[in-house]
Amino acid sequence: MGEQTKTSARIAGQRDAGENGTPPVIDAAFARWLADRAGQVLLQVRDEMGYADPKALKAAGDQAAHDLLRAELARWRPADAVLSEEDEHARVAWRDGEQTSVRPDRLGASRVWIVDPLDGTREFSEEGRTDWAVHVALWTADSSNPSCLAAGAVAMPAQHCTLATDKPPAYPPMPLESATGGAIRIAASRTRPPAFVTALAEEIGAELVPMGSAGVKIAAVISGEADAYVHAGGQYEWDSAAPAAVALATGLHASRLDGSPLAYNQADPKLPDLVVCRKDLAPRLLAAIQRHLPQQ
Ligand SMILES: Nc1ncnc2c1ncn2[C@@H]1O[C@H](COP(=O)(O)O)[C@@H](OP(=O)(O)O)[C@H]1O
Ligand SMILES: [Mg+2]
Repeated sequence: MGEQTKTSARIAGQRDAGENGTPPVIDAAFARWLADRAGQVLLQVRDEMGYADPKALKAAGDQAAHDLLRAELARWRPADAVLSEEDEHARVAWRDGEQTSVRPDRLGASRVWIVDPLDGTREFSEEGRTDWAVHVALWTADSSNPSCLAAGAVAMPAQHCTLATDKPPAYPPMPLESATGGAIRIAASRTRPPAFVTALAEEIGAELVPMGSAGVKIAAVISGEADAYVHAGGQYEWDSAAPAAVALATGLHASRLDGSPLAYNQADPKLPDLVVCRKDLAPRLLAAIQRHLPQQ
């Protein structure tokens, strides 16, 4: 091999290491890189296993993406805490004075990665469906926004699309059909739309747009494919942290159904309801939601 060829090979090697090995230093770009990596692993799991056993495919996808996220976070952000849907104790609520022996590090940490390795697990296991996502969000104690979300990325690998706070999409989303007189389109779960969302849609003459994955639904609001995502009845921090981070970074409204800020890295990771929509739509939607709120 000549000297010039050796140099070219070395440069190519360095470039590959940069593209495939060493991730970006900036957190938002790192979140995108990480979500994309997990997304590639999920596509590979689908390719290798096929769709004959959906239960096994879901379990393998959850585990493979979780393992990758955990390993890369441990390698590249070793000082940070992590909350992942697939952690053994992820759904446990932690109260002061109780369960102190296993109180998670994240409650005293200043930086916590909140990740959903595979959101829209059911859709992932169905051939041809593209409405599933990888969520990677960074919560920081000193963040200036009320949700304390410093970065976020939502990879939708089967749609070849990743939204992240490093390059927030343009605001307002297009097209603005509802702003120009068309019916409001509310993204809702395709398999379990909350009853109150159906009643709300009827009252305001909205159309329900069924799709899987909280991340994909919020991405639809970000892109303008839907005008709002309204959810109640149960969810966890990892279902919304990353897409809410991107929505807030683009300038959209994202809050609890009572209008209060979405709060993350809480002792109890349940975050059962939320609304994401354009700012101009928020007052009307929040007022209608109050009339239909499920009894607590
Ligand atoms: N009532 C509920 N309780 C708990 N989680 C819920 C829920 N409704 C929706 N979710 C979660 O929100 C995500 C989107 O759901 P959907 O596609 O039905 O809108 C799914 O995440 P996972 O796929 O990560 O489990 C689902 O588990
Ligand atoms: Mg989820």
